[in-house]
Amino acid sequence: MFLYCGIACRRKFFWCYRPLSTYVTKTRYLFELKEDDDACKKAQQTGVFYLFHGLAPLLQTSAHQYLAPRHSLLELERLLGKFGQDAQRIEDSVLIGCSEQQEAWFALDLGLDSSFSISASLHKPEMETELKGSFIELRKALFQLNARDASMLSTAQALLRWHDAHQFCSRSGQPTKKNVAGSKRVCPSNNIIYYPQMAPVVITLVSDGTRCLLARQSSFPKGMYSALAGFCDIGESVEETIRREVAEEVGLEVESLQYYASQHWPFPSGSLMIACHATVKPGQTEIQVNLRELETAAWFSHDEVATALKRKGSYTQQQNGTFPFWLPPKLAISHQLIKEWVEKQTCSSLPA
Ligand SMILES: NC(=O)C1=CN([C@@H]2O[C@H](COP(=O)(O)OP(=O)(O)OC[C@H]3O[C@@H](n4cnc5c(N)ncnc54)[C@H](OP(=O)(O)O)[C@@H]3O)[C@@H](O)[C@H]2O)C=CC1
Ligand SMILES: [Mg+2]
Repeated sequence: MFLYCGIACRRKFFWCYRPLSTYVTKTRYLFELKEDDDACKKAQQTGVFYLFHGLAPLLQTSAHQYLAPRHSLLELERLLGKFGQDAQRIEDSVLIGCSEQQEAWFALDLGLDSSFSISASLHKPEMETELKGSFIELRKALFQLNARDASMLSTAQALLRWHDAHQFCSRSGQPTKKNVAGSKRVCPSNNIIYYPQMAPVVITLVSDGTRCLLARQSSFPKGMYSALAGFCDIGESVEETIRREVAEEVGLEVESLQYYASQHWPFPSGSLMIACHATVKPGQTEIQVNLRELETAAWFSHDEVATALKRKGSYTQQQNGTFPFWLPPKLAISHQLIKEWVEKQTCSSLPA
């Protein structure tokens, strides 16, 4: 793409003569839409909308997958008109991204309370029939979405939830007003700006050199184990959270740790999962499970984990009454973290 920095030429720190890559152009465009309400309103004219109802995304079934349908502004206005709603409701929508061709993507929840509508919640079954889809809880649908839709709908849900929960200023009690993109809310009485928040969570795969430690919470599906996870406490670094969580949950001391990757996670209400590998001190591998946090935890060998990675999620009880040992699905960062550990172990065991 041979665009120059024209879109942001008013900002002198962006000025340059080098052609911008498609990625940089797209990023600068999104930045502009967040900063400039008029530009964002204009982008709605040519943009597309993903619909939600009570934070459940509108989905259509295709083969064994869910697809997230998109609607133009015109289609959305027609739909709202059909259900006796004011088109002003579109002002509740939030910007969630854009294509490389600068088609802006928005999300709108038709089931949450709105200042633009007397009866906020549009009738769900009628709307599903009209839209030829169903509003399905993200928790149920996430693993049957392609990676792009999963990521976009997770972002959209977290942002819509945040706006729904921050309608009022916590200082003045007055209603807050969102900017068009939904990247912030402002209290008109004192100009306090509220920005969307997410909770940092560490997810740690502890190893003793040959085995890795996996755990279960009682709320997990039967048979599923995962790496240790925990919310960062205020004032903590990622390293401190990892050390504390491992000590709290399984009674072990971390000797070293290594950052792996991160992932936005929509549950419980928008978290930033920070995934790391950790090792424990040699000879100090005796697990003491904190039963207030975990149902159980255990060391697993490379072969056990490698076999479980190939197994698809299954709740089917075996004849002996137990459930097969399986791991979180591919989309979850815990799966990728465990997979990387298996691959590293495999490489290190190969003859030189
Ligand atoms: N993407 C992935 O691969 C994985 C993601 N996860 C996610 O990580 C999250 C954290 O793991 P988990 O082991 O439950 O965490 P913790 O070990 O920190 O325990 C959860 C408890 O911490 C308390 N808590 C502290 N701060 C928060 C906060 N900001 N939001 C909610 N609860 C808080 C709550 O206690 P109380 O209810 O008593 O107040 C909650 O029940 C999970 O919610 C899960 O969605 C977990 C594993 C894999
Ligand atoms: Mg935990």
